[in-house]
Amino acid sequence: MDLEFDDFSYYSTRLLLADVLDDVYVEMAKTQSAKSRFMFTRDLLRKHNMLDSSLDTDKFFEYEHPTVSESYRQRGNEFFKAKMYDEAVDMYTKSLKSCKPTTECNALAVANRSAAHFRMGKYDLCLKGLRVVMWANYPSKLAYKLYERAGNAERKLGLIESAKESYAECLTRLDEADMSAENKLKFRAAVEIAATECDQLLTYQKRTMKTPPVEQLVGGRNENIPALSAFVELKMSENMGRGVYATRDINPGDVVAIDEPYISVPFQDDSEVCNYNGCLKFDFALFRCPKCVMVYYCNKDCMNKDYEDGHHLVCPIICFIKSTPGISKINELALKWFLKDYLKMGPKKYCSIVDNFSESKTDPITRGFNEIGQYKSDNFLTAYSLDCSENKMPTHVLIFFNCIAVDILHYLTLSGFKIPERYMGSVGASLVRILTVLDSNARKLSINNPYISHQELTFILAFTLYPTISLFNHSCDGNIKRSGVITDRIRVIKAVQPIPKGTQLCCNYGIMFKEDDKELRQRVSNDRFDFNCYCDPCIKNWPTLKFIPNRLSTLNILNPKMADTVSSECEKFVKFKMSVKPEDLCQHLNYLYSFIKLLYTNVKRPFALYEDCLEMIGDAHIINKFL
Ligand SMILES: C[S@@+](CC[C@H](N)C(=O)[O-])C[C@H]1O[C@@H](n2cnc3c(N)ncnc32)[C@H](O)[C@@H]1O
Repeated sequence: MDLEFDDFSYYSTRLLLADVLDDVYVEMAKTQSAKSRFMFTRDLLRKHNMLDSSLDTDKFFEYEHPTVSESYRQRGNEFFKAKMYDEAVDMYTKSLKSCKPTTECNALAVANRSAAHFRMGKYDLCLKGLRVVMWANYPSKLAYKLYERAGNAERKLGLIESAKESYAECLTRLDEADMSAENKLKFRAAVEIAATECDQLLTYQKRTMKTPPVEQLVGGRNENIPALSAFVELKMSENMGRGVYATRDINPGDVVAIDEPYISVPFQDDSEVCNYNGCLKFDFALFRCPKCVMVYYCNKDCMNKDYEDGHHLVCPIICFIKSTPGISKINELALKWFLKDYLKMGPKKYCSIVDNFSESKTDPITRGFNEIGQYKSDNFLTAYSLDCSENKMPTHVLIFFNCIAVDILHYLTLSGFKIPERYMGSVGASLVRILTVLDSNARKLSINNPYISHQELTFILAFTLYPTISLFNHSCDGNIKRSGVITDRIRVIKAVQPIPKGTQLCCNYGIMFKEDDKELRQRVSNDRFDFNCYCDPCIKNWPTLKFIPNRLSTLNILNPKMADTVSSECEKFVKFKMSVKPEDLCQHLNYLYSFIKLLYTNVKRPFALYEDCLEMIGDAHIINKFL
């Protein structure tokens, strides 16, 4: 675990210099409760002046004088007039970089650059720039121009619905424009024509549009765990703790879970993902929060909802949270989660819930279930009680997490947010737990995060916590896997192998038997996830891909009566594999399902063609719109 945090020594070095580190270890090991550990850490950091005394944001940014920015912009304007758009873009970029992103100066530079991009035919860059400044400090008498240009760029990009909205906003903003009445009239008429053309295009699009099928859980919703299929139940096993088991035969392609994140945060700072937890829309051009200028939204509605969830309190301290040690995105996510629930419940209720939660006293099978016996992904306690390594953490890691929680709450307090002192221990301890739950289930268990994939490279779009999907244990040979659009926040999990009644449903946490031998897999599952893997391939020590049989023989055929049929189907499959294009796989899913079912009952695993078919099914379930 130490290796994952390269700034681990941020706190310990200072405690070492103060010659108290050894005592801290002893004290921390002695403290009995999470609350007292947090309060002890807070006193410690205060005593040794390790907490910032004010919110000095200037330390994060250095800007030249606004007049420098303005002179770059003027030069950009000259290049623009001379139709030297590359040079104009360079000047505008210099202009916007030399002033604070919240200023009018910055907004003007970004907007002018977008005009140059439009002339260059770079409509995506044009729109991206426009949306960044649309809610910012841009002069209102010029706003109509922004919206007209946005509408034009959106039309060029085929975003007709958005173009229509932009034109409508342009017409509203026209009243504020500094323009003669006659010019206004002409301008209005031109924009109205453009808006009417959008209407016509939209009518045509609606007529010809195909709606994708809505995925349904096999057997309907589970009564107790609504994000799971009715064909599964929770059961305990000696080696894996709680797990999900089939109560009926489940077929490849069946939907076994449809889950939504309890909490999420875009992964990249200037990312193209909406910051509102209920949206997470992936888009190349989003609107920027005008206050912190560090998070993005797809529309005003998402911004308002995110503010209600607590972003207004994150805004003033976001730079500080981003620079706290550890995994800064997890720290940001933890703060987001804490604020969402603390604001919703109020301090008294929040603290009473976290105080009453005790992992050791709860029946492990019903951990996270509510009073009426339901396990729901949108419930605070469900997410809060997820499996995590809080109780197994070595002392130095515990100190580290407590220090981070102290820092986060300290910044919140510095910004004026009041947490009554009597609640501080409970709040602090809850934040440490939130940090550990997120670290285990949103960061390390990253297989379900939305991502984009381009030319063999994968980029995570957001850290997401899926409480129901977190119930699935790992197998180095997973029989279920995510499906659908890879950028989506809603996670649909489908069976990729036959799962007979009584069998456990397991996903793969990213450690596959085909790729690594048992020894390595055990090491990774221990180091990364803190458990010894007890899946079938580990128990039976399955060989890796290189050593897997790829021919049928008396050794691997389970049912000799079926040998001829299986053999001829295998020959067909080999031919199919050589001729099919990866992008066409989804049209052959029924064939792949029937082939894997045939092998499942008749051939001993592992078997190369089975593994190939399994991989094809997994790939065919995935929709990557950005290939
Ligand atoms: C995301 S949780 C899965 C649900 C969990 N078993 C529960 O009780 O809620 C991950 C934890 O489950 C256990 N686990 C998952 N897969 C396992 C495996 N293949 N072998 C042993 N333990 C496993 C480990 O304790 C791991 O930390």
